[in-house]
Amino acid sequence: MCRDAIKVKNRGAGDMNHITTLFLQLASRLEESSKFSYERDELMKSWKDDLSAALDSAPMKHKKKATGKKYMNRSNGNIPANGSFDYGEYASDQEIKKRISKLNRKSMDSGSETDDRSSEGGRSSSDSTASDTESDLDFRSEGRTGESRGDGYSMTDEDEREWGARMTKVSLVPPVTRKYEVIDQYLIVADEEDVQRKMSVSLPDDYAEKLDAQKNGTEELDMELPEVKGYKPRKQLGDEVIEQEVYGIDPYTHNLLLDSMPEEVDWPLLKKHMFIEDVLLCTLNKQVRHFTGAGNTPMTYPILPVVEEIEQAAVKDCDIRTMKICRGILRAIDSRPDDKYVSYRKGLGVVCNKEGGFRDDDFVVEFLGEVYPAWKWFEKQDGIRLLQKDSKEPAPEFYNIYLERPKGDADGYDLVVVDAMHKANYASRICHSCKPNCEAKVTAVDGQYQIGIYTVREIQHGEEITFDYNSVTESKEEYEASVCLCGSQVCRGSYLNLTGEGAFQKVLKEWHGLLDRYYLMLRACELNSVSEEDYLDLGRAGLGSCLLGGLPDWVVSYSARLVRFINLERTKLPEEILRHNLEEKRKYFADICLEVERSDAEVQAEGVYNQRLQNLAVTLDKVRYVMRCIFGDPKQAPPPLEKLTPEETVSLLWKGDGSLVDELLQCMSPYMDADTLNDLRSKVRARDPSDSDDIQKALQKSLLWLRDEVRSLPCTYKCRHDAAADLIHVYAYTKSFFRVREYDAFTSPPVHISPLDLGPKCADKLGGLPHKYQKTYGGNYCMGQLIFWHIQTNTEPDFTVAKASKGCLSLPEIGSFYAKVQKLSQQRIYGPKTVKMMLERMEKYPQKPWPKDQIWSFKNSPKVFGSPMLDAVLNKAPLDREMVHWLKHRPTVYQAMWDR
Ligand SMILES: C[S@@+](CC[C@H](N)C(=O)[O-])C[C@H]1O[C@@H](n2cnc3c(N)ncnc32)[C@H](O)[C@@H]1O
Repeated sequence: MCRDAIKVKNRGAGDMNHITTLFLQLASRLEESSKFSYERDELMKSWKDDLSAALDSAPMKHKKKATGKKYMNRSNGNIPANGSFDYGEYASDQEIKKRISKLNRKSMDSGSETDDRSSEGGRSSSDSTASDTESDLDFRSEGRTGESRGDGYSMTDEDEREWGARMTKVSLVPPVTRKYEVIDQYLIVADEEDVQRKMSVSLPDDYAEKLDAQKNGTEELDMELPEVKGYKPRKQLGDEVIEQEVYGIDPYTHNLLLDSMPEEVDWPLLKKHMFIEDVLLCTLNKQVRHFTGAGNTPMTYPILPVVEEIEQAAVKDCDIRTMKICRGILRAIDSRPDDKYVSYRKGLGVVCNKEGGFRDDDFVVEFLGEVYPAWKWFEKQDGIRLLQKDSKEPAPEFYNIYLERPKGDADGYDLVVVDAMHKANYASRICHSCKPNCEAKVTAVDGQYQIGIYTVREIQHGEEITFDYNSVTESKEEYEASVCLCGSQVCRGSYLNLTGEGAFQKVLKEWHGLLDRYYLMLRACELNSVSEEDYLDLGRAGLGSCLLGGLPDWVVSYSARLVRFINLERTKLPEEILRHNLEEKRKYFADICLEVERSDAEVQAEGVYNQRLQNLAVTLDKVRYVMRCIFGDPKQAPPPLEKLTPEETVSLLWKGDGSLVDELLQCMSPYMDADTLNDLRSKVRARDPSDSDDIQKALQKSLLWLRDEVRSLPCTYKCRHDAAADLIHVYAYTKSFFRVREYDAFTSPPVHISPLDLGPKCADKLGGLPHKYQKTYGGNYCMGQLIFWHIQTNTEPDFTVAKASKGCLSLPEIGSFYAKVQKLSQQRIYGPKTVKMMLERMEKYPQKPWPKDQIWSFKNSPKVFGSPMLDAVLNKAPLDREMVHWLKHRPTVYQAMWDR
């Protein structure tokens, strides 16, 4: 579900390292003691406890995900469009798996531990053999779920076996059985016409040829084409499918069961996995069918009666192997009282109820719900966040999904949000699986895009219907709380993926800082027209009339510039991700398959690419709405930034009311005698650069003169002329200033937030009543959102921009250096350290705000901005050396005691 402003947090390498260490310790200890199954069990248990403790402070790991699928949308920021991904650390999973797999081979392939040990031949654990590498590769391809799962789940290697990599938290919060109002078509919540337009299909004229070219592989199309399907009725609820309570097992339990299977049964490991996935989970869900979800449903359900039922059926069918497996598990349950052989409740799910099951590529049901235009959905999320403030409880269940137009549609990409929380059909009950039997995809049916659930393989009677949510969150807490109970062999441990950090942000940070973004915005505002090249680049990214129609030219031009950055990032990111992953891995392991790593990094970078386009689409929808509300026609929205002419710059700095010099003289007045001040005033007037032929040069000369005048005045701790002189110096070297044009602020109509939207605990706190939230958009909202186009969790991006601009984009107020209060404070220090800090920001981190809690103060919403750092970005030149040199070498004229 789209939830609020979840901060981008680091996953804590330390914690991950701890988990990795635990894994490796376990692997080594098990290698040592593989001869004694009992000992192994004990080790498993102790390790499990260790890991559990570690997991309390660290996120679980996961592997990256498929591309090209629909996903449930958990977070409203940084959502990958076509799949989700891991941020690096998953890499060590694979090595751990390899070690454990090796260990398992030893313990399982041979009945004799002596043989096991001698077959190892004293090799060190880091020694590499052909079979090691193969197994490693197999595992990795398995991790690349999109391709490998799509082709029939053929990736299972007999030797691969996952040992309780993740486990359910004891405090797992149960899902609340929500009731929904049944609908049989999409219900549009706002902007009906606009949303209809976004949902309607427009096939390109050459659709048939393109489709052929794609099918024959003669043309590699970058954009997915609409998938046209004929109308098919959905499977009937209560007949072909049923809604019922479903239970599942976590990866730990999956592996516990594997470990409990007797070794003498000559079943390949794959069969053992299949026994759990197909037989055990099916039988389990048949047994729990009678629970109604109305109070009589236990949170856990024992595995014992499930295995007993399977055993009885096997006896009837004379299925000796299944009988043996069941008896082995039953013996283990009996002899290992400390191990928890339980399944956990997932809430209501959907189960195939058709004798004979469903065939492959069969239509199951549309994912119906209320359809929100993106702006409205994010307004609602802002409201939810506001109401949930400080709530530490796990997030409520989520039922929303993005309906994205395929980029290959003639009118291009765009999106709307389908929320099935309140009004829905049974598709909203379908649970997630890391190895699903269905997929959710956008299809074109009768000229309208819809999200359809389609089978990806045959499904048997009694089997639970699942799809991969491919959902992401930016919250570590949410991620950890979402323990996946799909029970599959390839379970990632969480049904959410953690996003938004590490290597994935590297290119953005390096090439697309605040000033870079302002640069793009300034150029777009200056030109206020769309070039042919702009249209071409936008079109190549799949952005067309659907998303861009009706927007002012400067916004379209800015979007084209963003797309160019997104393309640049797409080329640079795979290397960055690869470097990061290799760096992480090399800390622990010697054998790394570069080719596999490279292809992993490419898949991950592709996910980021799609996510960026998605964020751009959401941003454009938000600003279009605001512009529409203010100007009627969004096209009328004027560019928010305008460069000052030299005359205007003179007014800003030298002679206007409220100019820099005007403020300076006012701030100085309490500290100077009237004659000196008047003298200075008349000198300033005499140096007005307005009439000069080269106003800019003359203005700089006047400012530098003023700097020296001010420096020569006597300082006190409250009256820091020396610091004011430094600031005048910096202004003197700033060439371009820009005016910010504010739009009118306005308040949007209310959005309704129900207790269900807030999650159980939060809803209680608010008295279980529905709430209304009305968002107020400030005058600089559009500019703020466009500058922070890649983040959607910012309720007030205008304030974020103002905060982020302090120092780097807007210089401090001159009044900062003249104390208005008597009190001496720590923050009035302006010594060599402060100057060094300032210079460091200017030179090394020009796109970062200046440090907080210093002598500097800044306007909260500056009307004009400009800085030497912005000049450097605009001119693609280094910071003015002369300016820096003077600041570094001018003699100190005053030093307060505390400055030192
Ligand atoms: C879209 S809903 C699915 C229907 C839901 N169980 C119900 O009762 O309405 C998503 C929620 O179901 C539960 N769920 C779905 N798949 C799960 C899984 N693989 N493991 C654990 N819980 C799951 C989680 O509580 C999740 O927030």
